[in-house]
Amino acid sequence: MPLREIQESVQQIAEAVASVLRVEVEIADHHLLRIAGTGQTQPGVLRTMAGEDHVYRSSLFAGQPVVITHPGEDDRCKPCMHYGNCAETGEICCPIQMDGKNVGVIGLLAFDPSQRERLFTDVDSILNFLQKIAELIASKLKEHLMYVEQQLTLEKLRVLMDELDKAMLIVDQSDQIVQANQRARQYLLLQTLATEGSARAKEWITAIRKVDSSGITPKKVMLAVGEEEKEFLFAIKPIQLEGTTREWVITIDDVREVVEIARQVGGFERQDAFSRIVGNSPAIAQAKEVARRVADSESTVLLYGESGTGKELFAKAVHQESQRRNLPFVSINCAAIPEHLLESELFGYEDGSFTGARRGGKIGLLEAASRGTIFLDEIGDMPLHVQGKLLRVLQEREIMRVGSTGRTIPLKARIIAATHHDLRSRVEQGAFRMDLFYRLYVIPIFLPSLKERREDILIIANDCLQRCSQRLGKNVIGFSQETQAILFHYDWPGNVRELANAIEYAVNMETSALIETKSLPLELREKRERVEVSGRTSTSDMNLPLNLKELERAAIQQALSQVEQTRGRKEDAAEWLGISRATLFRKIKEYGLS
Ligand SMILES: Nc1ncnc2c1ncn2[C@@H]1O[C@H](COP(=O)(O)OP(=O)(O)OP(=O)(O)O)[C@@H](O)[C@H]1O
Repeated sequence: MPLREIQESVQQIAEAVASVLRVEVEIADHHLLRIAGTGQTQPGVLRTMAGEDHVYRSSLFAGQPVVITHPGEDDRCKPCMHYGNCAETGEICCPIQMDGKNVGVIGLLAFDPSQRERLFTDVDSILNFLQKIAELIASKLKEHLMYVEQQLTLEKLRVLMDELDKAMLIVDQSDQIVQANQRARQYLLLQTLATEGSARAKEWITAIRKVDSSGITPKKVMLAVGEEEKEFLFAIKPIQLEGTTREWVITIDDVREVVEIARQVGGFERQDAFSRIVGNSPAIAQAKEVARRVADSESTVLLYGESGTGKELFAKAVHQESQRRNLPFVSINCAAIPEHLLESELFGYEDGSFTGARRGGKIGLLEAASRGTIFLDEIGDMPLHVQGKLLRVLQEREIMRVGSTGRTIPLKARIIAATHHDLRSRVEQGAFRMDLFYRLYVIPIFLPSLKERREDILIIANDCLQRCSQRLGKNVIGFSQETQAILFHYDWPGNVRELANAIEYAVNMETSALIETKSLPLELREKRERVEVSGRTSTSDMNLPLNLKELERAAIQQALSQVEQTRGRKEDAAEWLGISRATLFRKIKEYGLS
């Protein structure tokens, strides 16, 4: 069968040999199907030679040439249907061998005296020549089979690539896409290979190469797909041959799909980001409510609050609950970056814009946030000249890199700003631009300090305790009553951050199930000791009226939430609190707790 696959080439060879030797040529495959023929044998091409194939059969069987000087008379011709009546005047044939296997036979035939003479004048030379032609045919066949094999491998590769649920691209040395699987074509909206050479595709590869060389992991890149910018995770691997990289395989996953799959496989629903913000005080409940409502909006959010009140936590929750959740959340602390660097950090810079600038320029954080969220922390401390630039960016919704001669980049990110300053008074002092203030003051959210919402202290403390205990592998489950009183009345200048640190310290120190006062950090204990030395009760030194009811309500609430989190019974809460079950239920009713 294989010889038949190169029938045209075999016929051409037969004709070439016939015209050189001026005898007729016949070539058959290993089933003795005539593949090529010249002169009188040509009409029989692609027909079986059954009945007249005996000489070829014996050559094929023995793997040796056969020379018949008197066809029709030779004993070896006896079984042939033309025996005694053969039109041929002579015949020389030899097997065609490929990798030690007989794949066919080539015969030279004479039908008249002159052809006979040419055939038998120098039989050795003719046989030698015939063998060379047989080798040529075998090498043609081998080449063809290798080509088929290669095509098959490519086809298998294509089918495999298309079956993958990852997008896969193969790019060459000049960053042209030479192959793209079905998924890649879907993601990148490629219809045909023609578009794969387009400028857009080149942009993608450039973006991928840039991120790849940055060494940052995971490798994430924003690629423009149609009208949309999508975030992808990618891996790039070289294809090497003889020590040289010839091409690269780039595999790409749509971040949103990865997250979705992880969620499905994990069998969990996405947790509401606001549930991480602990606290039941009216101020926090209202802040959460406002933040939740505006999460999916484009509007700028301005978070007010002292250090450690949860401004960044809120900003992240807003981002997480928006459609931008799988896009970047980029945070910059405007007070922490030296003034001369802040501008280029925010807006980026063009190549060679100042001495020491990185070659190729640098992307700014506003640009890096892409369609995600940019969190401008401590915006009240932004230098005035940067405020002016930021205002322009917010008004025009266009970013201009430092040193740019007019090229602008669209601002697509959502802005969330935060400050611990009273921005209005900063405006009055001339330290903050009024026009920028009003650009930012769209959705203000106030986060009160912990001492202004003491009812949250024990709830947050308890939440920190659960997490910390679990993380550190400790079995600390609550606070002694005296500890609760100290936590409750301490002023927490560092707010939730300080509270969380104090609890982590205490969990590390504590050896029993409840955190005792001796395990608290020094500054909390000192407060208590000062109080005791001055002869007052431990909770009365905070310049707060001693409100026992408030303290009792908080203690009960804390015990109840502890029970809820540990899936325990209300009876356990009564036990922790050192009161009877009936008293607990009466107090729950009295304080309106559930
Ligand atoms: N209501 C809360 N519930 C749980 N954790 C909180 C809460 N508020 C703050 N935290 C935690 O306290 C720490 C400080 O919060 P965050 O960084 O958001 O405060 P911030 O106001 O941005 O502080 P800064 O202005 O100093 O940057 C974080 O670990 C945060 O997770």
